[in-house]
Amino acid sequence: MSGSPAPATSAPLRLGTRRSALATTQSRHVADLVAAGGSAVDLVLVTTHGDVSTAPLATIGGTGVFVSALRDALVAGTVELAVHSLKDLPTAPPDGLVVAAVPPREDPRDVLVAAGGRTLAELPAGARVGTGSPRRRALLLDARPDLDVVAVRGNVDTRLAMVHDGALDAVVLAAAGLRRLDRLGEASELLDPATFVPAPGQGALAVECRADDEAVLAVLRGLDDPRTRVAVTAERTLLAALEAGCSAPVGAFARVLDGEPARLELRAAVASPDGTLLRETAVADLPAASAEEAAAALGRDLAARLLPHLTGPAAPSAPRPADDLSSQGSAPGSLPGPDRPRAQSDRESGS
Ligand SMILES: NCc1[nH]cc(CCC(=O)O)c1CC(=O)O
Repeated sequence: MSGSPAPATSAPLRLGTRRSALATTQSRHVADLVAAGGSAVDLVLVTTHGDVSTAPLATIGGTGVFVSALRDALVAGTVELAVHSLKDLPTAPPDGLVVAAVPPREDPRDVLVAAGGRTLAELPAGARVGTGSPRRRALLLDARPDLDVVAVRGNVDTRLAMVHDGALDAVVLAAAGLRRLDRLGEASELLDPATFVPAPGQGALAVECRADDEAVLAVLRGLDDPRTRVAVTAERTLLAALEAGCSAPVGAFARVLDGEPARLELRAAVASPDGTLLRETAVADLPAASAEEAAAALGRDLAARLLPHLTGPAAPSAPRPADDLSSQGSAPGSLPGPDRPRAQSDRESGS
């Protein structure tokens, strides 16, 4: 079947998109890729609660608030395609949907946009730097403990305006978003991903469709970039493994190292409960026949190395009344534990 042309007579595919400038630009980009493969595409605007509300994201559902309305439209059959920023996508896949294509990644780095074109090192002591991302906050303070990191929300445009109108000295944003909006020229520094480790999946898009929609799956197969897919598989597997055991902000960045055999390097930066930043790097061979599995194993291995440092000291047994102790003895294993915390990525930052 691969390589067969799309049926000439089918109705245009409907691609659901959020209304923001970044979302429509990303959706239009994917629509162009699909159209280049011979299938007509119409964009369909879908309003999400995350776009309408100005409440802090944690109070309206945090993770996935921008994603769920698009997914609802896919499941309901009102659209056939949805494009997400991969870093905003929860790690747990929903029933009946599949990420059918991960196109070639845009620049994965974070950038600093600072007044006067300053770099991070050049910011004055105590400078006010805006971000809504716990990961960016931890990385900023690791590099410059003196900074005043200010929580901000709003789209890319709003955040850039905070610097240009003097409300903030700088903001940190994704290079990919700025480039897609044709505003990368406003960046004053491209931050090194080896130290300012990007969010898992940053710069990559995910094209989602119904898992049983064979016609669309066939169209999307041609958009998938294997190098990007193995990298984001390692990053997101690491994030998923950390989510199961801690609530720390996570940076993860993987890149393919060409050679015989090709290898995958995965770098992680995670803020530990005591505030220190843990950094780890791992490398694994990428066998051509099982690259996805090798990438996932690399993510799990690196998470396993980090987790013992993130869960902190063993939780003290819950205080119990003396009569409980005397009547039941100590049986800590039988007590329900506290709710498991969850790792955070930029999904909760809401830009
Ligand atoms: N946080 C929200 C968000 N989701 C995707 C992007 C930009 C594109 C990307 O990172 O892939 C942004 C803006 C930003 O973080 O600056």
